[in-house]
Amino acid sequence: MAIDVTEYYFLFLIWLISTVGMHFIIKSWTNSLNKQKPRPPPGPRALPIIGHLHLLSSTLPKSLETLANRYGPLMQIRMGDTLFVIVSDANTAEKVLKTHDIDFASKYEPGPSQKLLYKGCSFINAPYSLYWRFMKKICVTKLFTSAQLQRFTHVREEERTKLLKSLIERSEAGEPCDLSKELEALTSLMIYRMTMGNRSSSGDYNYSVEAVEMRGLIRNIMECGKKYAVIEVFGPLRRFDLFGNGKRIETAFLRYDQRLEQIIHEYEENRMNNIIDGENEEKDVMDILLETCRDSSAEVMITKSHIKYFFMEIFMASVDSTSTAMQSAMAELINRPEIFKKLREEINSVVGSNQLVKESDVPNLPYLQAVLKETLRLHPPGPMLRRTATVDSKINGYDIKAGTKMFVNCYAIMRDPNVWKDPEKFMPERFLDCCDRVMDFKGQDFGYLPFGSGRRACFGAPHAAYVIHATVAALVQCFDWKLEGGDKAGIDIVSGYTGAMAHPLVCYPNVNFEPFKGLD
Ligand code: HEM
Repeated sequence: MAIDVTEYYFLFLIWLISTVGMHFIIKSWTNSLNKQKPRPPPGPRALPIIGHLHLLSSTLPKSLETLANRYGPLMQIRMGDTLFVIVSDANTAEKVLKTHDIDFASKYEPGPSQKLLYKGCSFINAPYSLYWRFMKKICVTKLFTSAQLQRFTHVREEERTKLLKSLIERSEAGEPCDLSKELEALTSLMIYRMTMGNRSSSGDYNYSVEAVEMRGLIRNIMECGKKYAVIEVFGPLRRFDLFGNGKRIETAFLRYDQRLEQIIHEYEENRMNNIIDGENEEKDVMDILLETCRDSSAEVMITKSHIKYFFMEIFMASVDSTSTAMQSAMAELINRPEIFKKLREEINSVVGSNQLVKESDVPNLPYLQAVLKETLRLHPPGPMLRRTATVDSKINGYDIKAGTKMFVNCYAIMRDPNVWKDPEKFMPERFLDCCDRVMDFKGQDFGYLPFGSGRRACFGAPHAAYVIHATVAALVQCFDWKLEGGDKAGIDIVSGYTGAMAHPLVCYPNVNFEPFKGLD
């Protein structure tokens, strides 16, 4: 039977339409499959309620490093009801902190402060918002500029001198000292005087006592916060405040708030009395922030609550980190007499054996700088950088959803055997021989991140650098150190996600050089 040509056309048309139709159906089906199935980073199997908590030891950076060795440099871990993506190598850190910096420039509140007095006032945990940008601008252009840091050189020197004198007295009395506590008190005093020390005009003002009081108030909040955070990882329990830590932290905040209210009142009174009003006066951080608060033309209106919380956060960010860095450096130096000796020889050859080392000597002391860089590599006081993804993005081929909480594990990165030779060894020399890498405190080398990197990097690094170099140098120059009860100082870190040292550094100072003899 002959087929009509028109029938061929008809059959061809049906074939064409069905082929094109099928093509579109298959394409949209695969597209929808792809859309429905994002590729999350790998991670271990999670248990109900606790997630992966059973796989984590009390020192978070270490146990996340162990897990990353198995699951890779980008993995996901669930702590209680919260999912975290963990970054554990330099290449991936560069993608998060540099290539996609703006997409990860937000941070998250770790917890307790969410329900408290200063809700929405955080700077350190703020999202990448107008407020954060405004405050960051003030920090880098007014509060912590190099001119401002120079202006407070005498304050740091005075406090360092007081510490050295008290250690000389201990040496003469043959008494031990808890160097951890001494260094914490020193950093508190320095930061207190620089931020809110401009009230000496009130006569009965004693900043040493006040700094200790302020430290106590803030430490109390931190202690309550830690306990509260333990409960907090178990999402639903958060509401019940089972152990009363929520209430305790509220009281601690209230006490801090009352004290800050008094201090602000004193500043305002001083201003009204025209005691501190000259343009040439040494303005501290509080003076500048109160000025900003009064400025009705400011881009962002900051309130007293912002100011109060900002001070608390600056104390929290600066005191423990700076004192831990010095404590770790001293522990390593006491444990390694050959490095201690080499450092003292450098100081003596550059500064002379009859003058106290000063901040201005530090640029001429490369071995001292290498000792502190190596200390911060092995013992970073802030080992885990926090970030939040603000948009959906792809890192290493994995999908990261907007809102995901991230940790960059600098502890693991700075011990990565692919980047560091003999990573567990304390070898300051490695920083003298590495001419091809820029390993400073600015976070330009993603294998070396003690102060973080990108928009949210630490702007306190220059202040910290002044404090830690000159203080450690002076402690090495002026004293020999003998540990109480043992030859080796413990350098383990505490539980949690900070790099604070677990053991106090109790030791006997023995005077090697007395810089103040005949000066009093
Ligand atoms: C040895 C001492 C210090 C160390 C190791 C240290 C380390 C760090 C690290 C790792 C971060 C997170 C950076 C990031 O996420 O990329 C940070 C943030 C911060 N640090 Fe420091 N810090 C030190 C001292 C200081 C000091 C002295 C101050 C204040 C004067 C300070 C103020 C801050 C602030 C305000 C932030 C939050 C910045 C933001 O979120 O935008 N830090 N620090």
